[in-house]
Amino acid sequence: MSSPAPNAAAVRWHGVANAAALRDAACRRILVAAADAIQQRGRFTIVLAGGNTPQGVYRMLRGADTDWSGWQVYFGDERCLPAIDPERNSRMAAEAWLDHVAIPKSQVHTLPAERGARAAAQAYANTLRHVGDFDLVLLGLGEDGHTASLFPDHDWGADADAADTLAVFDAPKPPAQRVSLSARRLSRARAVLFLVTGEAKHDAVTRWRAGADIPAHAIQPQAGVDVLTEASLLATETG
Ligand SMILES: O=C1O[C@H](COP(=O)(O)O)[C@@H](O)[C@H](O)[C@H]1O
Repeated sequence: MSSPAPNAAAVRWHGVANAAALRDAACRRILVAAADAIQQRGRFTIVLAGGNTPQGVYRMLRGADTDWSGWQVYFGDERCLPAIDPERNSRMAAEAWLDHVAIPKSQVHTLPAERGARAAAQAYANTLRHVGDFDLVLLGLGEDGHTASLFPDHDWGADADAADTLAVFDAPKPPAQRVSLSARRLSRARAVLFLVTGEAKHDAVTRWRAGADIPAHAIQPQAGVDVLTEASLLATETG
């Protein structure tokens, strides 16, 4: 856990009409970030969210007009399951998107969670050693406020000296064993975009907006974070 930073990064909330509008808006932002990064630095480093929410966005990206050879893809978290398990975040992203576009396989940096949380966390820390700030980090929001595999009442790695990766052994959402980039490493990004859909996330959104110390709140990049969500989740109850 962490205490709220004294100069907490800005959170910009963007309400859209529905999940389809969210997919369109997310794709647009991702492709603009890619074009800018490739133009300015010759490559685009993106960190992917797992879970259900980003699947539609990933499917839509299959048809994108972009220079795939410039993309370097990383994962924000992974579940410790066999590499081909359908519950793996890397499997979902491959099936929805990555297997269908021309990103060289050597530029898709999966998190080797099949080796177990501790070994995978160590291996991925090595992978990230020479990677600077990410261009774009995509994140989701769980019903309990978790993001990546940073869960309430766990260590989120938000301190200045936190490691880049965390081995998680007792996640409340299965599977219990996972690997996550730390909040500090996820915050080393030029842009962070949260994708949040579904009524079940209403409570988590409300708590985050009220300043609750949930894991999502620990993501504090200098430029602040953008949250794309259905406008209905931003409605506050009255009466
Ligand atoms: O377990 C996970 O959950 C979060 C949220 O997933 P969603 O299905 O509610 O969108 C996800 O961001 C994370 O990558 C994943 O491992």
